[in-house]
Amino acid sequence: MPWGSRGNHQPNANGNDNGKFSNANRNRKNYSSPWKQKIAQQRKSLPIASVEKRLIEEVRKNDILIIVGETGSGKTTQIPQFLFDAEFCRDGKVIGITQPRRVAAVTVAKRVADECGVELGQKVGYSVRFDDSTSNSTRIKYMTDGLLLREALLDPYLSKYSVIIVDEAHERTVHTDVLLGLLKRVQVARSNSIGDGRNLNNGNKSSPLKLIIMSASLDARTFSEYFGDAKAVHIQGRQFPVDLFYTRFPETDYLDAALITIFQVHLGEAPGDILVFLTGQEEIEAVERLINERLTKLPEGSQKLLPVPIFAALPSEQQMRAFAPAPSGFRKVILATNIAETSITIPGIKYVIDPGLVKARSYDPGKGMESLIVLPTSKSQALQRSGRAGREGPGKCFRLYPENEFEKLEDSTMPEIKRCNLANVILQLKALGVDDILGFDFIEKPSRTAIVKSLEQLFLLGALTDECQLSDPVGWQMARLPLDPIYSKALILASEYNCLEEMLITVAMLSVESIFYTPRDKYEEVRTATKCFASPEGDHITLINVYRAATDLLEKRTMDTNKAKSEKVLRKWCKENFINSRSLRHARDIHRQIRGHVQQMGLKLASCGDDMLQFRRCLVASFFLNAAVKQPDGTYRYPTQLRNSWAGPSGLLAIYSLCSKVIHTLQIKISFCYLFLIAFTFTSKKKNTLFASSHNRALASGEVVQIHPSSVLFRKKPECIIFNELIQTSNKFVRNLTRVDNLWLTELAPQFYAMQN
Ligand SMILES: Nc1ncnc2c1ncn2[C@@H]1O[C@H](COP(=O)(O)OP(=O)(O)OP(=O)(O)O)[C@@H](O)[C@H]1O
Repeated sequence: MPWGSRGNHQPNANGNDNGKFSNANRNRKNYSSPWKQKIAQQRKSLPIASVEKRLIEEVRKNDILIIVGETGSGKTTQIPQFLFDAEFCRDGKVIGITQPRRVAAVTVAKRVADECGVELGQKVGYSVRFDDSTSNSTRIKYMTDGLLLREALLDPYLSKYSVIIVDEAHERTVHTDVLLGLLKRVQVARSNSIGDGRNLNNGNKSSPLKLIIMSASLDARTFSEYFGDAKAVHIQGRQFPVDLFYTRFPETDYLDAALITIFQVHLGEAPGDILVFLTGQEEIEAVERLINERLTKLPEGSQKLLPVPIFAALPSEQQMRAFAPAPSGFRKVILATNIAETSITIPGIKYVIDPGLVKARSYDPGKGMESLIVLPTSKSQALQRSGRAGREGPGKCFRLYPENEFEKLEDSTMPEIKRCNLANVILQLKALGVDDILGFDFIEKPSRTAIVKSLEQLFLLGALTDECQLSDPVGWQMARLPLDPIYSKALILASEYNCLEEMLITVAMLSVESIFYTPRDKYEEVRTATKCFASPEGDHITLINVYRAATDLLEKRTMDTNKAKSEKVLRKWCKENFINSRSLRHARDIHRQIRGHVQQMGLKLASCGDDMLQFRRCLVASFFLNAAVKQPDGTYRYPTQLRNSWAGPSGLLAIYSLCSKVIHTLQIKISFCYLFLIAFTFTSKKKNTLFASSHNRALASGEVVQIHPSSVLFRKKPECIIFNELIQTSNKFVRNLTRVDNLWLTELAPQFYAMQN
């Protein structure tokens, strides 16, 4: 591969003059063993070590501080320790650090516990969805931003925290953005409660909440303005240089370019592991196979190369394999999605290969359509990726595009909140007591259409009342479940339809990337191999059949006390049946977790056995927004909800939300409720005419879609279907579908498919 190179040697901060810890560090454990001394030495050499005192002063002086510092300078691991040493955890208070990703929260917490010489879960811990490693003595707590949002449901003042650090804020995940708005409110509420001399929840004493917003690639000005001209500090210097290399010409096949580069590094560069950024599970698994194939062609005696995948859908213990040292004699090549892009240090990584692409969510609110698309990364993402090298020594980053392409990249990624369905966010905000969603202080407001469409969706799902409040119990139950609202509703309904066991399996199987492994152009082979699971009713029941077959197989093997042996049998069975064993294992894990949730909520856990009629009806009642009807030309159409966003419930909700803000201040809420009800009656009638009063007509005016070739209903082409996934390649395809009776739409979802009177 032709490489142009541009050295990017940045000042090495090893030579920083200070290198001394502040007085507070004298109380630390005595680093006696060589390992502890090494860690202490490493900490001292971090660029951030020289500014500890100044940073602490700034935190004392400012309630909100924005910190920007190079990747690897020590922000995530060191600042919480500095704050602890400076007694920000007096009175049992906790320092909370949020991360956009769980893998970062877990691995950084482990590292910091090591650095402090304590057991994980004691002074230092982490908490992520379904996995809590904290105790009453935890004072430095790493967690996902989503988890802190959930904590706010139980403790609106976040009263146990003295400092909250929002790390990697540049990622602008939807959770980060909502959290920022929420933290602003909490900070004001905490200050007011001090003024009033009140105590917070749980009898905790009122104290101000300090906020720190951090990243290596942050647009400090945007954040500073959002927080009322908050102070921003920049930490100079990085630990080790990373040389950047670009291709001379654009690559037509980036996967092939990545493969060639992997082997060029493996065969030509000094020891050190490789980290490659790819766009998703399927791509990672394809590259893993290709590496293994090419390895067989290398001359005997060549150095060994071990591919290790890491992506979000991989069970945590498998993700952790990426962090384990390569076996002796091997070089490790980690194949990662952007899960490994920020915050983490993967020991051993010296080389980064970055094709410059990322799979991102995209949402068309007009059509109510959410999809995943592959996009070029932003400059800030490219910087984060190269920053995964140069953390333990000098590194190299190979960008698989020419340098002038880099200049054309956007500076930062478009905030997720502007490109996703907001139903979940709104549900969470409502549960947090935020009534006026359109008036919520977002750092960047999502579009009015997106908010209104999501309100409309929640309204149709029965999560919101006519007054735009969370409905009791459905809306509150939905807010409690850590799932997409549409899936939460499906579980709640399934308990009424006596098929919760089946729906739990369905939701778990739909939550993982792809259960069937379908090599390109091998659909027929897969179809033959998977015939024994295929249900004439569609993919949902097929997925249930696969899950149950795997469970039966494992139950038979429980006679075998040897877990590894039964795992091996399952893997073999998966391979023979073109089933992705990783996805299946992940689905089993999710199933176990959400089953626990619904049990706690007291939902009725019943099975409909082999009578799948109830289950299919429940699918309609739950996923009615995703119905499609066959057209004479064999394509399908599905409704894009109300096309005119100022008519029907969406318009109503928009008007309600807008007016409620004004009216709220005028304190004439009661009469407004009446106004709302009258308007609702009016628009309900209008809805009938808008849909031409027949579901078929509504569907006929919607989007054109086709059944994906991987579906068991690809050839059968039933009249009416319910689907769960819409993907856009050359055409728009629907995946994961079930045949339903089109009369069920009006019967089971009259709120959407209104019949003409
Ligand atoms: N698990 C680990 N193993 C070895 N060294 C580590 C580990 N975690 C952190 N380090 C060391 O600590 C340094 C600082 O890491 P830290 O995550 O605090 O940096 P950061 O400034 O937050 O980086 P980023 O902006 O990339 O998140 C790393 O560059 C590395 O040298």
